[in-house]
Amino acid sequence: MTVLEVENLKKIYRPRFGGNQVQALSKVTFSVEEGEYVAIMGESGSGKTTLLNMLAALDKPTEGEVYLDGKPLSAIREKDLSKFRRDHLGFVFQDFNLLDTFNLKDNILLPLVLQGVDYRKMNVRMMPIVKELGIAGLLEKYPYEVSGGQKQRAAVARALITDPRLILADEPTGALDSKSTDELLGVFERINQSGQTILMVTHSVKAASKAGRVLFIKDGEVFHQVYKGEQTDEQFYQNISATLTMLATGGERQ
Ligand SMILES: Nc1ncnc2c1ncn2[C@@H]1O[C@H](COP(=O)(O)OP(=O)(O)OP(=O)(O)O)[C@@H](O)[C@H]1O
Repeated sequence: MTVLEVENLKKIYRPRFGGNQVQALSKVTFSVEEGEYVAIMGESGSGKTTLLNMLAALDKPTEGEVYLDGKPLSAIREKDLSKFRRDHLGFVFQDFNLLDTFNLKDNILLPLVLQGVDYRKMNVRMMPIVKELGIAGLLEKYPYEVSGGQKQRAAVARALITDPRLILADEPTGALDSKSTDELLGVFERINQSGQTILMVTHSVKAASKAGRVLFIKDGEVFHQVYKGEQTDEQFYQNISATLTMLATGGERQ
């Protein structure tokens, strides 16, 4: 089953006060099947954040459409957008986006509080997730009392708590040291193996090599994609590196 369908997405930023307009996306088309783990790579300025913003319905495309479970995002009324995001998407950001005045537990439960879920049900939902992520003992701590890796695991728990159709991750390992990066990538692999669909924007070849497929964005389009298939992480890593070199040196589209 197709979870996400992106059709001929185009985004032109038009400056309000003169200046040149920027075409950030020209014609992006791809889809993501249920249970897939897809990474998106591309040079700085290639349009990755722009794309993620469209997928999250945080910004509107100039042309084209994004469908989640077959439903066009453009059909969602403005006032229903935050509820839509809360109910169907999970977000993981580079800088965690935890609330400093809430402990980890309240950060993780926040989406359920906003959904009006019964308090007892919240705990039932949360405990298996935080145990799996290894942060069950840190729930009373505040973000400034835990490490970057632990903060990011709390952010993943918050993303998972609503059982979203799709996790959108923007450079999730960008602020982590190598040990925490490995741990977080392990978490992503496990949640993907348990069926969670993940779309991750990353500059890290290591992170991308854990995904099942990597899309390369260049000049506002999906320029190329590679599937992991039977390759080991190491083989896929080499394959991704070679593709990035090919893109950077202006290689031919395949
Ligand atoms: N709000 C905006 N207004 C005008 N131009 C923008 C806006 N946001 C992004 N751009 C431009 O659109 C292009 C794509 O930017 P985007 O941030 O999507 O790239 P990116 O691939 O995410 O880059 P990075 O890897 O550095 O985060 C760039 O030329 C950028 O300057």
